[in-house]
Amino acid sequence: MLNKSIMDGDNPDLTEERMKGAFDTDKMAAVIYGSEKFAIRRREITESISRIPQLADSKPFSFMTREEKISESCRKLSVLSEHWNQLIDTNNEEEALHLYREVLGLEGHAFSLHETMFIPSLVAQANDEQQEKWLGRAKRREIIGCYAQTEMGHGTNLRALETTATYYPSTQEFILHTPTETALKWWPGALGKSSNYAVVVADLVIRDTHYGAHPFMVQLRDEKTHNPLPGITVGDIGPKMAFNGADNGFLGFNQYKLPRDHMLMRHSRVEENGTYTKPPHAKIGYSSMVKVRSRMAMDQGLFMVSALVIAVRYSAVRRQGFLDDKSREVKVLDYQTQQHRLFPSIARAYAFIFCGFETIQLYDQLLIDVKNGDTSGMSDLHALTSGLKSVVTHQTGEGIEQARMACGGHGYSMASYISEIYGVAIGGCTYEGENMVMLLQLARYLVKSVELVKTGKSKELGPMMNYLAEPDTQIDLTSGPEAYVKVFQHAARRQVWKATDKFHQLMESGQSRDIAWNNSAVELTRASRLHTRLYIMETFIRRVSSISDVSIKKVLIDLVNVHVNYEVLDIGTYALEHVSSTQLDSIRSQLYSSLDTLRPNAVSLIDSFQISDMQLRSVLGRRDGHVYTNLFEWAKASPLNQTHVLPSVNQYLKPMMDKAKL
Ligand SMILES: CCCCCCC/C=C/C(=O)SCCNC(=O)CCNC(=O)[C@H](O)C(C)(C)COP(=O)(O)OP(=O)(O)OC[C@H]1O[C@@H](n2cnc3c(N)ncnc32)[C@H](O)[C@@H]1OP(=O)(O)O
Ligand SMILES: Cc1cc2nc3c(=O)[nH]c(=O)nc-3n(C[C@H](O)[C@H](O)[C@H](O)COP(=O)(O)OP(=O)(O)OC[C@H]3O[C@@H](n4cnc5c(N)ncnc54)[C@H](O)[C@@H]3O)c2cc1C
Repeated sequence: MLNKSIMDGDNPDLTEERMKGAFDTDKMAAVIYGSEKFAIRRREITESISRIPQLADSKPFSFMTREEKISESCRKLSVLSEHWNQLIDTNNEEEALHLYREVLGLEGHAFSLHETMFIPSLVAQANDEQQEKWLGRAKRREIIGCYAQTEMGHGTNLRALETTATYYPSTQEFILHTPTETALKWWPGALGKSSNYAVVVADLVIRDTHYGAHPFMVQLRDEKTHNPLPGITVGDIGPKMAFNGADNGFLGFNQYKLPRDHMLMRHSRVEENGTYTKPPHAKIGYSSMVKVRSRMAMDQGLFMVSALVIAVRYSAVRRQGFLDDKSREVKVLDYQTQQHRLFPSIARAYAFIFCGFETIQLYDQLLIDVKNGDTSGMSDLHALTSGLKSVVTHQTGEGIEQARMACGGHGYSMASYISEIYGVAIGGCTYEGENMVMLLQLARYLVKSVELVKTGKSKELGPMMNYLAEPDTQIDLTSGPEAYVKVFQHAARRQVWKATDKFHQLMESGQSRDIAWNNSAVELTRASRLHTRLYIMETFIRRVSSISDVSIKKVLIDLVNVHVNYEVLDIGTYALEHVSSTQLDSIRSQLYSSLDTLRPNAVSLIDSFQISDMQLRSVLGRRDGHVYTNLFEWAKASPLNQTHVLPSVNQYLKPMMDKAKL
């Protein structure tokens, strides 16, 4: 049996799909998750969790209030703490993240920021003595931490953060202070109620000189009572579009004293007498953001996959309308429009995950380089991850919304859980730098690259930038996926140069640099998107070419074909400057035939992600495919259905109707 999800008693329509799969889903999982070893570990962890009954949801998540969600995740975390060492290798970040996803889902929990930003900040920003003091405690979860940077009045513009950390040599202390309402920290995840420590980013002030944003290790709450310490105002910012299992918080300081050695001092230092040593790179303090951005292609790919698992399985079970055979309605997955709605997103999800592996490795390497004093890779990775987080979050949002619509009415029900996945995923368009702003960060790098080419310094171009110096060439679309890469290279190159020229011309016409930049910004963001999409396509093709297993490679080539045809058509207005409309017509035909080719493997392609029902939290997308029975059972569990007559009916509706009868 090639599809390892097949089980007796499942919906026969889904079993039929799984039987059609032409490749081994365990082998595909090994490709998706980077190694056979990790794919096996994932399954083992999932299996071990299923043997701990206290880790099961106490009731369907969609029927819980916010308070119940937070309490439920804390309950499960306390159960997990009893089993931690048996379940995972605690030093393995990927195993820990898998465990969290399985047990706690995606709506956030007390440790969300502890693992993703608090510990990484200590790893990257604390010096050896500070790590000695705090890192072990954090890793053992003796303390819970978060990352408090954004303020009510400023998130994007870090240079305008208002919270101050003023150093006094006489006491060898910093005084943390929130001078205005807008300076309140606002948004940090797990700050509101859970964390007792935070890495706080504040403007360092020494003898009236402002040195800008620096990270500080700050205790917020008493370790015994969990009450806020004197001088600290902290609480929850209220319900959000999604992520309501997380207590995003606010935080204010009233002349709060902090010992000198609580400034994280791996890269910049303040001596006892107040002498300041600047870091080897001005933006090295921003590394925690780069760390999260480097994970986002992977995380977003997995969000999109969750929605696609639901939509593809459901589409294989849902029958509506007729094609050839008028005796039985067809699976909606057989409609070309349905395939066009879902399959390009499957391709993007695979591509994002492959990119994610690359950027995670690049960050890990950068961390080693920086530790050894080499900061030269920082700009390249900042540019790459800024563009990538922006493109993947936007496209993931689009893909999830298509998946929801692909499930018709049931997609709109919380039973599908897709709206929750959507809400969580599109948070990524905003957090870790609003997408437009981050596209403009990449654009700065692209403009500088064109300037290098213009001044004859092409040899100094960073990775992935050589195409900017190359001339346009004839594109032979019959030569395979590489031809589509060429189309993207042509389109990205032209747009990057065009936007740069516009920026330069506006400056030459007398506009200041900032005004000229703003007046070129839409064109610049377009350049960044094209450049990033080129990177995604190249990475996808490169990864697939490296695969040796024949059956896996074959289906992934089918997926690449869907991807390249769809992507080129999607940038049709740019592509038309490099290929003819007749060529675009032929790409369109190839896209339709590639959808057709992929169709038999669609269910196996999404099953390969091996996302458990527990993690998926979707009634519609369950592995067994018994959609209608599961849906009815779920609706019956609604709190509204626990009585025949609601108190509000007796109190308001009945008296109103009775009155109308008089
Ligand atoms: C799975 C679910 C988990 C959910 C977790 C969600 C957790 C969310 C957490 C958060 O959101 S934390 C808060 C995140 N906040 C941000 O991302 C803020 C975004 N803003 C910025 O990063 C910066 O303000 C800015 C936009 C980069 C601008 O910074 P700044 O004003 O200091 O820069 P400039 O002086 O304009 O200089 C730009 C210059 O600096 C280079 N640069 C910027 N950042 C970096 C970096 N990280 N590494 C290397 N270089 C950097 C940039 O390339 C420019 O270079 P030049 O063009 O001048 O050479
Ligand atoms: C779910 C979630 C979790 C979060 N978790 C954390 C956390 O753990 N810790 C933390 O510190 N923060 C956190 N944040 C805050 C987040 O990092 C910020 O909201 C984000 O960086 C955007 O900043 P902003 O809110 O100031 O947006 P703004 O910058 O005010 O954006 C508003 C608009 O202005 C535009 N804009 C702003 N500046 C420019 C510019 N220079 N050029 C062009 N356009 C511009 C933007 O594109 C956007 O359209 C979280 C946010 C969310 C939604």
